[in-house]
Amino acid sequence: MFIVTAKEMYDMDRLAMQEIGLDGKLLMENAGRAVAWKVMRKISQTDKICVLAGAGNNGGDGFVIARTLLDHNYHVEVLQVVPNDKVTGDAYDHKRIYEKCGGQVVPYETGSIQMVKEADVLIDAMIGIGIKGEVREPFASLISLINAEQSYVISVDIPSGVPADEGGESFHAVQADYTIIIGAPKQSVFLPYTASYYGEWEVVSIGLPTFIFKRLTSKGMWQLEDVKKTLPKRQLFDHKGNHGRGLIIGGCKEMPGALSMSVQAALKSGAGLIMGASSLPVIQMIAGNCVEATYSALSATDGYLDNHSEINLDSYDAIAIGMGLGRKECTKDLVKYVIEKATCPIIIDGDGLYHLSQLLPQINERTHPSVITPHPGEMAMLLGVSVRELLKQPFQYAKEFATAYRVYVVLKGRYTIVTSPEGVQMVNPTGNPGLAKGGSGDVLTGIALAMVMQKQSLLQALSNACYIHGMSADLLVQHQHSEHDLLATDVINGITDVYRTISSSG
Ligand SMILES: NC(=O)C1=CN([C@@H]2O[C@H](COP(=O)(O)OP(=O)(O)OC[C@H]3O[C@@H](n4cnc5c(N)ncnc54)[C@H](OP(=O)(O)O)[C@@H]3O)[C@@H](O)[C@H]2O)[C@H](O)CC1
Ligand SMILES: [K+]
Repeated sequence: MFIVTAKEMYDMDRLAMQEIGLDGKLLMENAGRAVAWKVMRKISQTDKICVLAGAGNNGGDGFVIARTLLDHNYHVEVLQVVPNDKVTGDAYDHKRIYEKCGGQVVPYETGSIQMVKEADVLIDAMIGIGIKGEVREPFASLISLINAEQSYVISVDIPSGVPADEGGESFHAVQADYTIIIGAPKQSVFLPYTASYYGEWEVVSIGLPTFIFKRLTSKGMWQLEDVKKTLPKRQLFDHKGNHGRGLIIGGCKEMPGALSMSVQAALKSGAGLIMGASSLPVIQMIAGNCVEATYSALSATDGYLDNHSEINLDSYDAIAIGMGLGRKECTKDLVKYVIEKATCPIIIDGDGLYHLSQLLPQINERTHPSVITPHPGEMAMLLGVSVRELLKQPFQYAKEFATAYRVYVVLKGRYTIVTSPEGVQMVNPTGNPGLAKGGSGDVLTGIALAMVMQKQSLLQALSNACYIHGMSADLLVQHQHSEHDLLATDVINGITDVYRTISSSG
């Protein structure tokens, strides 16, 4: 599924109209009817429905929705929030068709507030992706009124007032219960400041051909069907070497568990062979947790790894470094060594990212792929901006970093964004607040290593890793766990259920 900015959506419309002859009125008809069918699934024929229509094409969709509902014997009226002369073009044409089919349009005036108060269902077709600046009157007051009422609120394309793109932080907007998105989700669906306004959401197709999306956007949402198509398969005559050899370097005296979780997660997700490298005390502490792995004991000073010359980086399909490594100068040397010498894909996480801020020229020099898996705090540190600033524009910042340093960036969050060095971005939809806990990142890195080792495109491998990680947490919370008690080790065990679910769902 593609993700778009407002500009990309307008460019697609233009292309559809000018190059292939899908005109605006037809797209509006497709949009309105597709939305109406979704609406009918949610409401009952006895509900009193009020469609709030603005002047633009979002309002135009509202007239098509109202006409379709009327035709199916729903009790519907349109409250037109703007004067008649503001409704023009395709929206005007659809308003006329609605009226000719017997539809009622009530002009906005103070008395029509009653209409809003009496409605069981409010359909918000006031403003869509065409919003500019802060909402003006009477929209601002209406939004306050809608948000104060108990009625069920369905927004068309986007809750009125919410910006389509990233960058906004404060706005006055409709709080929808359900949003039916037209054509493709906009960036704001996935952003911390805007996501919650959408409520439950769904996307409807309006007949724009796929090649138009492919031509104009390089952002998408990774879905179960993508996982099924791209996940490494196990063949009858496979041996462990077919599923990759991976090296995981991490752990220090205060954080032995980080390495343990990455090792376990990598093997559980399908890695052929995993070598864990750490100090002897760390290995002695964790080896019993995962007897299937092999371990390499490295020298340490005061509990921190201190000698990179002992590590053999050859003959691995991928290497992960940084989980629980510690932030000492000697551990920085280790990260530098791996960045400079590894001739396979590397994944840098945890304390490795802390050191990376001083190793950016070295990462730029690499001729083999590099992956970083920062949470927003680590990403902000690497970019030299505040977390707040980063979270306003995570798509933009992740892309800037990925393209500047030619790395794959896995920016972790409720909707993790995977960005390739070419700037292609994939959003992961799975996961829940149960993952906001120590150890989650170590598990993700282990899964990512297993995927990267198994010869897929790296963007696919990393998107699959995020999907599996989040899906494990989702299945666990649906069944035996809650978002409160979920532990990172539960998420490792939950990978079993993820694979069983994926393979049984055809
Ligand atoms: N391919 C598609 O995605 C299709 C989408 N459709 C729908 O069209 C809208 C986008 O339509 P557009 O006409 O470009 O814009 P909107 O309807 O979202 O908004 C324009 C109107 O809103 C007013 N406006 C703008 N900013 C404000 C504000 N801050 N306060 C109050 N009012 C505002 C604006 O008024 P002006 O006086 O400024 O002109 C316009 O009246 C998309 O979201 C989909 O719903 C198509 O139907 C099918 C194809
Ligand atoms: K809207």
